[in-house]
Amino acid sequence: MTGKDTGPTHHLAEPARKQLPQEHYDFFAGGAGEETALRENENAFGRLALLPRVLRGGADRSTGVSVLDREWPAPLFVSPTAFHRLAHPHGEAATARAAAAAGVPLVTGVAATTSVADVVAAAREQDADAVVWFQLYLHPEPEVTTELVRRAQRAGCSALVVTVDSPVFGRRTRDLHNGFHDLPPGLATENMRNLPGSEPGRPLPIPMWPAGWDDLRRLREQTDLPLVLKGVLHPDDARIAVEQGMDALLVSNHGGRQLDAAPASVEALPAVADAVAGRVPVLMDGGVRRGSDIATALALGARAVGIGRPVLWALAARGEEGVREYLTALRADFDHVLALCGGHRPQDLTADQVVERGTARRPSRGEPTC
Ligand SMILES: Cc1cc2nc3c(=O)[nH]c(=O)nc-3n(C[C@H](O)[C@H](O)[C@H](O)COP(=O)(O)O)c2cc1C
Ligand SMILES: CC(C)CC(=O)C(=O)O
Repeated sequence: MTGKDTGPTHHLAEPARKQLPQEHYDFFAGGAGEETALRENENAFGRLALLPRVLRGGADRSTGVSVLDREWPAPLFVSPTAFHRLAHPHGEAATARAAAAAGVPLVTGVAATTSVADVVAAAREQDADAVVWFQLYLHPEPEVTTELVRRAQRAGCSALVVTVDSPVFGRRTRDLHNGFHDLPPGLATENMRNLPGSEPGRPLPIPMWPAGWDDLRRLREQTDLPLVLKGVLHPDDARIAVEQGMDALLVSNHGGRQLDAAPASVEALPAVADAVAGRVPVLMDGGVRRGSDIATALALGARAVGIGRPVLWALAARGEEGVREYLTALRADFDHVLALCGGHRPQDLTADQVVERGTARRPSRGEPTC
């Protein structure tokens, strides 16, 4: 499964591929199984078209959105991805400075090769108000989770993203083929060091285990930081998550790296948005590559969207500058699409504007019938 990666960010992926050892490129690019979910994330956007509205007047336009009591300049954030120092020696610090400079919030996580304290410091060097969230998996030892939360809070993260789509690790076909299963010497998951139960200096492995709602409840009781549940695809889970006090949901199939049979994130989004019914913000990621993808996701109920691989490509090819330019260009592209759709604000984009290519019909909202 080391097939060619094509698609709308091919021009970014290709320089990154040339820059990186094959097994590292494949780790970033690859998905689980036959990579169906991975491909579908982008393809599903390609099957949707936007119906522009006309003669809506007003030259003023803003792409700003409010997420968890903060004003973001654009409905866009960097999704958590592992091992940025495999992409570039400056790693997550470069990504953090670039995202802050572009006005794009960053989610760093337990699989970062730079500690959360250093990531937040790099972002804040650039912009004292930069938004940084911390992504974690619930740990089977609750005191490990407690310590990770404490570190994120002390570093200055303003929300926690809890990824719950990984009761077991996805079968990443390319990694299995390449025999890639560890970071090279000199690189480590810095956040996993010096935790309860770890050997001095050695990071704990990142656990994939079948956590339950009770584990999440324990975390909810433990912290006042807003909790964002990542990896929700079923509307019933979305309802439970809201009842359990989650502050936001992130609709995601993990970039096609977990359940290969999962739908594209954008296909799962409308039913989750319906189930949540505006009670908390719904975010999404997976396959977002252009301004029109952002507009489509917003019209279907997302407050903001996350970007995974393209940030890694920009980082690998051109470091901090590459990431800043990429995110700035994506923001501008969204603003352009918003204008062409007749919108003045992101919330002007509505579900009636999204139709299926070839049929011009509204896509189904996708609520399971049983
Ligand atoms: C190389 C790589 C590493 C990732 N690592 C994590 C991770 O540590 N935690 C997590 O919740 N999601 C992780 N993801 C999933 C992303 O957060 C996100 O859901 C996905 O990449 C979005 O899809 P996109 O790459 O098509 O934009 C990773 C994705 C990639 C490609
Ligand atoms: C190595 C993992 C902890 C991160 C990753 O690759 C993923 O979550 O997709």
